[in-house]
Amino acid sequence: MENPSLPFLLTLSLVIITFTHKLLRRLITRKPKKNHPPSPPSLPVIGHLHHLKKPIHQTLLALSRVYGPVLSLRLGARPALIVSSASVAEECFTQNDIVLANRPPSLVNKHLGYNCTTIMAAPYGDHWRNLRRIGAVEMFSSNGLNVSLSIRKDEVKRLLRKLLLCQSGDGSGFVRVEPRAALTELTFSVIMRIMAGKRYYGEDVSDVKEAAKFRDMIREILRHSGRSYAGDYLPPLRWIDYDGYMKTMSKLGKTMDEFLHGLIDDHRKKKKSEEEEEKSMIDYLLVKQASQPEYYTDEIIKGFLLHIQLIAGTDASSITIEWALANLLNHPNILEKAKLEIDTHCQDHLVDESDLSKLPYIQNIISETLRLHTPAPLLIPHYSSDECIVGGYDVPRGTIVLINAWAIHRDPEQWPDPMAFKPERFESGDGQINRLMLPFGMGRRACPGAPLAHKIVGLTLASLIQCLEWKRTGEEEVDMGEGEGLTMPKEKPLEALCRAREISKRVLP
Ligand code: HEM
Repeated sequence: MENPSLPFLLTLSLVIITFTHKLLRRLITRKPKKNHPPSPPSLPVIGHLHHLKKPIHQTLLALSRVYGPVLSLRLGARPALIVSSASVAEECFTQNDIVLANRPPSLVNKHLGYNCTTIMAAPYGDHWRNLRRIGAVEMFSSNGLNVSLSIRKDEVKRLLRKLLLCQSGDGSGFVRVEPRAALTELTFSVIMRIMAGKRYYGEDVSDVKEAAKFRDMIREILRHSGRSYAGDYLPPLRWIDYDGYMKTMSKLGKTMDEFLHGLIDDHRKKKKSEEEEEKSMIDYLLVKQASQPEYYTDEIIKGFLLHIQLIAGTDASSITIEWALANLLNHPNILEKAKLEIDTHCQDHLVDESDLSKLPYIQNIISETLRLHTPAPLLIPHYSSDECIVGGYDVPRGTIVLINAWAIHRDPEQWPDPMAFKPERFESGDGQINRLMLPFGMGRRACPGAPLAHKIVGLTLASLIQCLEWKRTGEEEVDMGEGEGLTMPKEKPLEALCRAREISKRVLP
């Protein structure tokens, strides 16, 4: 055989050198393989969207039982991380709190959240911090809560009177009531009076037509805010607007904007001519606007009113009271114990907010209700602004993070006998008190309204127990099925029998 020629040998050595060089470079610079969380099999284009059957928190718990407490999904074009473990949730809100303190952009927040500039929708940053500060100082501080105390007291009395008015004849017989509408009226009226100094529910509203329009609008907003829209995950769907969602949202956004605009204008006009009795958030924000008009634009004020007050502030509180009442009807012994606690501490006066700290059993009933019937089962979606590590897994930037608080609150490893309604588990000394409770979330993005919510729920529930006798409509237990909405209501509105207690005649003027 002939010896290979020199050019051939040179070419071969060049090829070998180039290949070895490339290989070495790749080995040296190769990024370590990412450690992604487990994930169920997915379909092309839609990813795991087909898995998301309602109620989503239950479906996600079922998936995490198969794939583990930290799992990843692909929702159309968007990556998502689902967390159903207390320790990993805690890690999200401690080590990763800043990187996860964002909200995923969504069409509902574009149309009903002033292009994601409201407190609930804004990304983590100076603007969001400023909105939180206004809320913390003006509404949820001890001073802010004291200013609105008379509103809460008045609204609770109105609720009691309404229920007592339904009583038959001498009030000795039980009457059937469905308290949901009255509880919604209470929470909306508290919030609207804090916000605008005005009631939109009840017989004594100043403008019946405007009030009806407001209620319709709110119903629609709550219905759409709670809906997840496929176009958020599959962008091409937005171009064709196959179900008219974009059109509906844009129309609703306009109606709501007009309403809020009118509200602000009314306050502007009134302020020039007369001194108002109840100082409202709008007054406060208009004062701010006068000194910093470039920041406190009408848009920012409207967004603040809408999200902090109307959307975030109302539903969850009334839903919690209804769930608590339903649980008490199913556990008459717990109801008796609660009544005894209130009667012992408030013998000659209607329960007041200052009594709440002396009513630990009532507080435990509320905690147990929030544990078992978490009003926001998946909190509000968080969003990663950068790569991070959660539960040992790599999470890419731009991932939607859903914390399944509902599942965490029912984890048998954390809560013995998790499905049972046992307020006693919150008694100090029981040990369970230290378990992670997330009904209001945790970390920077946690609910700023929790102090107000505790007061509304505590005062209302305690007053209902003090002034009325409650029992079920029959032998059968109250159905505890979960419904759908922006927050998680009871599927069937609670029906109950109630009658005035003797004490109501003494304490309710
Ligand atoms: C029982 C009643 C309530 C419950 C269970 C509740 C629960 C929650 C939860 C779970 C979040 C999301 C936390 C997260 O993203 O991790 C939240 C956010 C929020 N809540 Fe509440 N909430 C209640 C009442 C209220 C009230 C009365 C107000 C105000 C009047 C309010 C205002 C807000 C606001 C503005 C946010 C958004 C915070 C942000 O994104 O920075 N909430 N709430």
